[in-house]
Amino acid sequence: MSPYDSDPAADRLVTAAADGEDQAVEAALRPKQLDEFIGQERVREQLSLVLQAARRRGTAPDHVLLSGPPGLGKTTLSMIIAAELGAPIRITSGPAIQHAGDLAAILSSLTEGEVLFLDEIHRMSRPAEEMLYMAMEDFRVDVIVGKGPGATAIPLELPPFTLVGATTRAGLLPPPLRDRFGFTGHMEFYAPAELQRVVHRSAALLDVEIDPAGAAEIAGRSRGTPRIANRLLRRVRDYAQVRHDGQVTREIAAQALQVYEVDARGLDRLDRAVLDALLRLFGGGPVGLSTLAVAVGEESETVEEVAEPFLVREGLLARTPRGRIATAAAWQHLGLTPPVQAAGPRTSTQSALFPDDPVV
Ligand SMILES: Nc1ncnc2c1ncn2[C@@H]1O[C@H](COP(=O)(O)OP(=O)(O)OP(=O)(O)O)[C@@H](O)[C@H]1O
Ligand SMILES: [Mg+2]
Repeated sequence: MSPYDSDPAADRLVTAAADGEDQAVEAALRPKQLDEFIGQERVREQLSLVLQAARRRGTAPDHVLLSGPPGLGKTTLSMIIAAELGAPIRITSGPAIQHAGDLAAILSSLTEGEVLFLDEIHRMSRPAEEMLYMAMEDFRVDVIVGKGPGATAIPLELPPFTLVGATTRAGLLPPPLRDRFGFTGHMEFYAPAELQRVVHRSAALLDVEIDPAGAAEIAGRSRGTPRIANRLLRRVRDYAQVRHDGQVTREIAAQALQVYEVDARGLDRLDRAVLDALLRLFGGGPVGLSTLAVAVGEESETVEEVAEPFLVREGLLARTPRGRIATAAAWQHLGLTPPVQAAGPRTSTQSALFPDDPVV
């Protein structure tokens, strides 16, 4: 199981997965053109060339694969691709296509130049995947009619179309499928300044008055992810409207997100509980995952898949063969002083690096 497939703590304010409210409002906040799309400079430039060239030649562009963590703009970009090409878009997803026949039905109804958006493409069934190879390469599928020795393959010509695949797990795609994409865009986490622009743009669309410092405060807590930035903005808006006059400043944003337990670095209650236990109960580690999980009253999987990825990404926690250890940044972030042994010549990190020595 991956944190992207099913998030055991999906009600968290800082999860990157979309919840019902996100889905309802996201359509309104999505940039509609490439120029409006903030950040991801490299992907944007590369994609812009692919699209412009195709438009000039008057042909459908190569198939496009967009890969990256949830909430960074893959669905948004796929819609932009269709809009920039002036082409209609058909939207489906890997889990929705369980039989090759499901895919054949979709492919055979495409019109010339149409964009087919296949979300979570890594979750398609194997037979559908094999049909897709042929469709992508030759714009043709073989529809199998009947079963057993009497089965016959009826070839079906398809109009040229552009497949846009999106995946949070590019590594899970079989190489033959990956190879059939002419262009792969790797989406990366956003820099704080880029997220600040996202917050500003969304605030304008939602009619929220916000100053630059307020937008920066929200951006800094959004874990590099526009979806989280937009969600935090909505919670800050609530707070500003109920407790104040609706205007968002740095102070109001910080107060609001303190109420929702999202700290200055984007850690929430669970993240902080894990760090807190690691530091206070185990002196910064090393400590085994299951012990750490019991200490915070959570399942090991929750700690490992929900809390740890971000803590590791932020350089607050490290996974070592001997267990979890806290970094110096973790002590600093929680405002704690490392114990004397840990701060001295033999740190907990060194203990982890010299596994033959007894643990202190
Ligand atoms: N570059 C951007 N500029 C402005 N807003 C953005 C940008 N990228 C994403 N967003 C906003 O973030 C939200 C989430 O984006 P999107 O749904 O495209 O993410 P995703 O990568 O498809 O996520 P998932 O993997 O969960 O499907 C959307 O509401 C969109 O408006
Ligand atoms: Mg999406």
